[in-house]
Parts: sequence; structure tokens; C-alpha cells
Amino acid sequence: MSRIKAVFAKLKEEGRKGLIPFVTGGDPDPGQTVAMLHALANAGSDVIELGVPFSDPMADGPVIQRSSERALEKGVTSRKILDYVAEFRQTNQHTPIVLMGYANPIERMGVEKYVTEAKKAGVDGVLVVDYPPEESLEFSKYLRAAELDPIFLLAPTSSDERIEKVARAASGYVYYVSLKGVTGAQNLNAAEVSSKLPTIRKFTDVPVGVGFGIRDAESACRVAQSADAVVIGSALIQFLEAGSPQEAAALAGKFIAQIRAALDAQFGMKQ
Ligand SMILES: O=P(O)(O)OC[C@@H](O)[C@@H](O)c1c[nH]c2ccccc12
Repeated sequence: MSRIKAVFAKLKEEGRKGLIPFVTGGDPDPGQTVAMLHALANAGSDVIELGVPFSDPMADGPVIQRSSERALEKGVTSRKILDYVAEFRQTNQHTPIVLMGYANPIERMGVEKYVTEAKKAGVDGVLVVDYPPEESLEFSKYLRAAELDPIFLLAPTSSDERIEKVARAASGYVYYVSLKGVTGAQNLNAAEVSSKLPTIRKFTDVPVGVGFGIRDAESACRVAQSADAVVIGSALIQFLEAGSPQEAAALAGKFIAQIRAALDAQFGMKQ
């Protein structure tokens, strides 16, 4: 069973909700990234989304754009991201890692090689923002052959037909984008999210993770009423920006631990 599948099966059994932080690999300090991954895992993250920095991240708002730029300035490449994962895996074999990125850096390495190297490093899933399922048949084929989960995005604008197609191709989890906009947007509407999820669930049993605009324990708990997992990126990165790069691991753990506690207090696990 894939690590992602195992994590969601356990959450379901316990009646708990998944917590998925997003950080850009190499930001704020490449020397801190592996420690940060461990801190996120130890604070109760169920899956970690690790961003591959890219110069033109069109789905991202200013916070993640800045994060990506900082990492690029420090020379963080796709290869280095894979090395961080491999180092993390030496002592953590249970927390799934999903690589988040754009097609260009992957194509630069070569799609097949990228998948082989990702598998070797201990990656569990890959989300490529500009690879919708119909344009990434070859890529998905390589991922499946390597037993990596292709993670796809659905959005409020997705038609029922599209939802069906993506839901059927999904494994690991489906990523439902909560709003029309970019990462870090402020107009989250949990009621709107919950009205869309039954359409996705009609076509698949794969868990649904929801992200975009979740900023704190309160918004995480509201979205978790209907989602299987919540994704938090920009708010975490902003929190890290307020501290020094050397403290990044400790701060990331602190931020995620309080959201973990709020979710567990409300869903399933008795304190
Ligand atoms: O930043 P937010 O609003 O908390 O949303 C999560 C998001 O950052 C993360 O999942 C992500 C980062 N880059 C992306 C690109 C596309 C889809 C999702 C993402």
C-alpha cells in the first residue's frame, strides 16, 4: 500500500482529519530544509507538500512567489529538492512527501528520469500544476509504473464532466482548490467548498484535500467539516518570514502543532 493511502486509511479509521503543510524546498534556508521536514512531521503533519522552486509560478500568490524566488537565488534546483527528500527518508519512513511544481523544471531533467529519481529519493506523489490529466498521460504512466501517486487539481470552475475525468484518474488524494484565485488568497468560503465536494465524492473514494486560503486553526476546522484533509501553504510561509531563517524548523513545527491540536480537538481523537 502506498504511504499516502496508508495515512488516509488510518485517519479514516480514527475519524481524524489530515493536515498537509506546503513549504518551498530550500526556503528560507537550504541548510534548514531537512530539519524543517522533520519538524513538520513531528508536529503531526500527515503529508508534506514540498515545492520545487520555479521562476514563473502562475498559480501562486505573492507569498509563495517570494518563497520560490528566495530559493532560486540560493541555487536550489530540482536535484537538490530530491536530495532533501532522500536525506529526510534516512530517518523518516512514514510521512509521505508530495512534490509540488511546474512542468518546466521536470522537463529540463527529463520526465522519465525525474520520476525514476523521485522514486529513488523516497517521494510518494507528484503534483504538476500545468499538467492536467489529459496533457500528462505519459507522465502519469511513468508515475504509476513507479508506484507514485499523481495528484490532480480540481477547482470551483471545473465542470461535472471534468470532475468525473479527474476523479477517476486520481490516486493518493484529489486536491480541491477552494477558490478562484491564486495561493494565499483571502476569500475562502467553507460553505461553498462543502457544496462542491459531494460531486467529487460521487466519482471517487480517493480522499479530498482542500487548499487555498486556509490561514489558521479556525479556517482549517471549518474546511475540515467537509474535507478529508486541509492544505496550508502561504500562512505557514508568512509565519516563517517573520522569524530568522535559522529558526525555520522550530517555527514551522510550532505553527503546525497548534493547527494539529485544533483539528484533533474537534475531529475524532479525544485529548
Ligand atoms: O497557500 P495557500 O493559500 O495556503 O494554499 C496551499 C498552496 O499554497 C499549496 O498547496 C500550493 C503551492 N503551490 C501550489 C500551486 C498549485 C496548487 C497548490 C499549490
